[in-house]
Amino acid sequence: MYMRYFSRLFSAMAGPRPVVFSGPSGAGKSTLLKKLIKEYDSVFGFSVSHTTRNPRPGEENGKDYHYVTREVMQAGINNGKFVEYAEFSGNLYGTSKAAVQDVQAKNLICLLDIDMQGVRNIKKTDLNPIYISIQPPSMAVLEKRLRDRKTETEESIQKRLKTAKAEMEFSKEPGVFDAVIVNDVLDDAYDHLKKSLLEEINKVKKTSESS
Ligand SMILES: Nc1ncnc2c1ncn2[C@@H]1O[C@H](COP(=O)(O)OP(=O)(O)OP(=O)(O)O)[C@@H](O)[C@H]1O
Ligand SMILES: Nc1nc2c(ncn2[C@@H]2O[C@H](COP(=O)(O)O)[C@@H](O)[C@H]2O)c(=O)[nH]1
Repeated sequence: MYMRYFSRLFSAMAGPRPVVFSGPSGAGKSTLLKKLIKEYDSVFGFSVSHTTRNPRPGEENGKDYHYVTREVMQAGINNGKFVEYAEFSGNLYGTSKAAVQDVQAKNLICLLDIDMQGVRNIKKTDLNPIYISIQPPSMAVLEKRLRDRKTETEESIQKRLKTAKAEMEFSKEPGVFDAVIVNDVLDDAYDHLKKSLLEEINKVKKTSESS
């Protein structure tokens, strides 16, 4: 009982509650998350994950992801460096403890972009985030967005669409997500997102004003 009390106290001291974004690949998680950081750069910080996938054109090492080999990633996993990790579409992805701590040390709300396996695993930790599911309006729209993004091979698109069905079902499980946002019209989805996080945004703003 005392252990649980102290670990909760410690996570409260570590800074504001993180926010987990999850949902099918192509639903618009990064798009919404980047808008949030752009509008509130003194409130939110991004948890930079590690991945074994190759960078896409325009992506930057250390900003979008830490791009590593499977050997390096596996060694980090074995050494307990990750809060969570998962295999997704043939590659490893993971949130390092350092990635979360870097953001929390700045007293910012830490934003995590993770798949449904990551959500299940984060739920076993003391992180205590707010869980937001970003969903596409339909499978057809999702497929179009993935194709139009022009970042995936046909094989990768097929793998992502197959996983998307499970991610869409997962969002309907009671009690998993604090908010489920359908990203149809971007501005509407963004407004919904901001409303869902308003209380936390105001808390951080108040803290930074008084310090
Ligand atoms: N509301 C929207 N309307 C139209 N296009 C959108 C909308 N939201 C995002 N997009 C576009 O859809 C594509 C997928 O969005 P994004 O990359 O943000 O998805 P994601 O969920 O982060 O995907 P992944 O999990 O693969 O990283 C992008 O090209 C983006 O510009
Ligand atoms: N469990 C984790 N999932 C992650 C992490 N970082 C990203 N992701 C998820 O992977 C897919 C694919 O991402 P992409 O950039 O290759 O399109 C997407 O659903 C992300 O949410 C992580 O650290 N852990």
